Amino acid sequence: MTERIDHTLRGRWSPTTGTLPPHALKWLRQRTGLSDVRTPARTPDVPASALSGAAHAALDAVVGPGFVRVDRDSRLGRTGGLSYLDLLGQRGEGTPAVPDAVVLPATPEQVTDVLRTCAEHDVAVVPFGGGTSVVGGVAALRGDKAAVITLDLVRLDKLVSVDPVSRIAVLQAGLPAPQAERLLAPHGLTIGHVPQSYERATIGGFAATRSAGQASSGYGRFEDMVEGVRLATPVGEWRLGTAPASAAGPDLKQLVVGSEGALGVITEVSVRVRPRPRVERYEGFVVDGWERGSATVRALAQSHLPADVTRLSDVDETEVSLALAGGWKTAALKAYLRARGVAEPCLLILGWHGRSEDEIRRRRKETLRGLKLLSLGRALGEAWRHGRFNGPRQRDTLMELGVCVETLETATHWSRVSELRTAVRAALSDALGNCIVMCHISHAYETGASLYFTVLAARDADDPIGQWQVAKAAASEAITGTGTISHHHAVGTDHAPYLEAEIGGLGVAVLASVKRTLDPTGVLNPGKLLPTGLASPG
Ligand SMILES: Cc1cc2nc3c(=O)[nH]c(=O)nc-3n(C[C@H](O)[C@H](O)[C@H](O)COP(=O)(O)OP(=O)(O)OC[C@H]3O[C@@H](n4cnc5c(N)ncnc54)[C@H](O)[C@@H]3O)c2cc1C
Repeated sequence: MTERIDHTLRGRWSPTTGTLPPHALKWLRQRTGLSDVRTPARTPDVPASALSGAAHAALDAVVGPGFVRVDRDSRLGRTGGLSYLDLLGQRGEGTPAVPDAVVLPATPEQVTDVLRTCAEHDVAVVPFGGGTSVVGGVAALRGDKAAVITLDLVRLDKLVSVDPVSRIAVLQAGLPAPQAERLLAPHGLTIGHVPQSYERATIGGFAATRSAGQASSGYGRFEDMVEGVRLATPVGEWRLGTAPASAAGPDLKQLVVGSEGALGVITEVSVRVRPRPRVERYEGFVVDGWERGSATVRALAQSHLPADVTRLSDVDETEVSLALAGGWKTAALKAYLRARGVAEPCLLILGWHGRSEDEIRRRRKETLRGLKLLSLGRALGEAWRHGRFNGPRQRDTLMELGVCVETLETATHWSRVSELRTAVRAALSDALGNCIVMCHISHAYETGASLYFTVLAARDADDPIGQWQVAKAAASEAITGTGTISHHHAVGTDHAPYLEAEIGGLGVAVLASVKRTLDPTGVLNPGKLLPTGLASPG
């Protein structure tokens, strides 16, 4: 194994928690009514393992001694993902579901054997990549099974092959993204998939959730990059993807991509790769007002000339970024914007990747032709690039300070983007009262865009879980019917109740019947993807 993710380090993105500068804390208190009172975190309870001796021995025989773990730290380390509710659980709020054991297979064959063994012993299986799910995707739910294991794929960490002619790399599912990029670097290749969870999330997790990275305008969403998959199921192995395009019936590969561990365990992914860029250029711009900003991003997407990274913040997100940055440079920037008559500054970050400075200059010129943008220069773009993985660290700090901090995302067609943004903002503000709701577009398509919301409110000390559940339900209701319940975070447990409204009763029935074929006893990831009750066998 070339790299391990430390899953005992849960609840924090990095071992140390950062601090918020005094000016930012003061501003946050004024805007949200945050008090000084803190609720100390307590260690969650870990019940005794319910894994039977027979099941333990059978799993030991598959993966070898030492790779079926029932110790407290291993189990607690894979308890839940990284949503706000998960982080509250890790601070001792509520009763998060703890797996009965953690099983670490080393090969795709072992994964299939583990699944067969679990089906024989009535044990539910939760596939676990980086554990960065923010929708309850890795919650250790047992459904109607006697026990539940977390199947940690961290040992599936090999680059299986590279076909430089076709530009395809076959990667094992447990590879964290940075490690996958390190393995591809000597071949001069990159995947180009950089979500904010890049440092921890895995190749299998990206495929299982239809992930979208920050450079999706240039490289596409992860499902666009999947050329083939190898799937382990309790009834055997399924391999898909033999050609770049095919008319041999519906694309079943896309049934596996986004299946969230409910239809099988992805063990290998054939990924389309591209030459590594030699030059990257990031630049900050300002647009006056959300409507003008989203019209600008639409124009870019519809002209097929977007930058590789295209990200528009609304006025509130821009204000928060500036408030958190503080300092004389920010004050000077605000004064400059006022002097230029910009009433509602919306920050637009554009980033280009290329083989040479010349290529980027040419593309930049084409992208910007005909657009009325106020350039703030490369420093702001580069500052965004350097800080683009800081969100989770800032969230750790905010958690410590007693802030309710969470994100949610959707997508819709251009004609409804502003309507949906207004509806979600209103739903969150009504539910949470004194709060900050920020929004950005970071994935733009010819026909529409994603909307990504970040919410900050003072945490309700008496019922922090209920406080967020009410807000999340209100936002989900506002989204249903206008946008998708998830643009890239997936369904998990959180969105399962809303899936039928999006894909219809027939859609759910189709998924349930596929599940019955691949997972006849219903051991795979109970409670995820399919609404509860419809996923069970029969
Ligand atoms: C701070 C933060 C920022 C994020 N930013 C982004 C972003 O920019 N873009 C984005 O798309 N997402 C983002 N996410 C969400 C998350 O990172 C993605 O969903 C990611 O694809 C999950 O990868 P993972 O390896 O961590 O999967 P996990 O969290 O381990 O699993 C996710 C789901 O897939 C299943 N699963 C995992 N591996 C496999 C496998 N090999 N076979 C079958 N099922 C499997 C799990 O059971 C679970 O249901 C973010 C999350 C966090 C915490």
